[in-house]
Amino acid sequence: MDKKIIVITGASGTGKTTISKYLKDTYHIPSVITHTTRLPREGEKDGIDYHFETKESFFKNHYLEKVEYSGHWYGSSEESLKKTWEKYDAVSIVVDTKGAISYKKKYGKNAVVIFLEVSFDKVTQRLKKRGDDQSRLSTRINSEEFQRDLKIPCELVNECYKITNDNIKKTEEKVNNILKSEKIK
Ligand SMILES: Nc1ncnc2c1ncn2[C@@H]1O[C@H](COP(=O)(O)OP(=O)(O)OP(=O)(O)O)[C@@H](O)[C@H]1O
Ligand SMILES: Nc1nc2c(ncn2[C@@H]2O[C@H](COP(=O)(O)O)[C@@H](O)[C@H]2O)c(=O)[nH]1
Repeated sequence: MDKKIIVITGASGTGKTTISKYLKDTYHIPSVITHTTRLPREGEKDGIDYHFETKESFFKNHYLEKVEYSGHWYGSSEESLKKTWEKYDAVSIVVDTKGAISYKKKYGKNAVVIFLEVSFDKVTQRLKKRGDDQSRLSTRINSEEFQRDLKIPCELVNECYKITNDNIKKTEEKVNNILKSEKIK
C-alpha cells in the first residue's frame, strides 16, 4: 500500500486538532508532531502537542516547510514524517493552508488534504470557549494568515476535500467516507 499523509487544514479554531485526535482514537492514525515558537496553552505538553522551541532552537532544525503564523514560527520535518511512516501506512498532520500547499506539491496523490470550514462568527466563539487569551485571540483573528485560511486557496481548489464543520458527528461521518474512498481504512 502507498503511504498516505492526511493533511488537515483550515483557519485556527475550525477543528483541525479535534479531527486529528478523532483519527488517532478511532483509526489509530498518528499525527506528525510539528515545531513551534509559541508558548504552550494550558494543558499542552512538549513532545505531545508540539515540540515547543525557543527562537534560537527553532532555526537550528531542518524543515520540510515552515511558516510564520500570527507572530510565531511553525515548522514540520520530513524526518519525523518518514519515521512515522516506518511504523504506519497512514499518518495525519495539522498545518495552515500554506503548509497544506507544500505537502500537496511534494506528495501529490499521497497527500489527502481535508480543508475545514466554519463561519467567522462561529469560529470566534469556539476560540473564546476554548479559553484562548483575549488579547492574543484578537491579534490572531485579525491576522492576515487567519483571514486567508478561512477560504480554500486557489492552489487547493480541486485538490482537497472540504468539510463544513458545524456538527462534529456529521464531520466525523464525512471523514469516515473520505478514508473509505481513499482506501485508507
Ligand atoms: N463541530 C464542532 N462544534 C463545536 N465545537 C467544535 C467542533 N469542532 C471542534 N470544536 C471545538 O472548537 C475548538 C477549536 O477546535 P480545535 O482546537 O480542534 O481547532 P484547530 O483548528 O486545531 O485550532 P488551532 O489551529 O488554533 O490549533 C475546540 O474547543 C473544539 O473542541
Ligand atoms: N505550515 C505549518 N502550519 C502549522 C504547523 N504546525 C501548526 N501549524 C498551524 O499553525 C496555526 C496556528 O497553530 P496554533 O496551534 O498556534 O493554533 C494553525 O493553523 C496550525 O494548524 C507546521 O508545522 N507547519
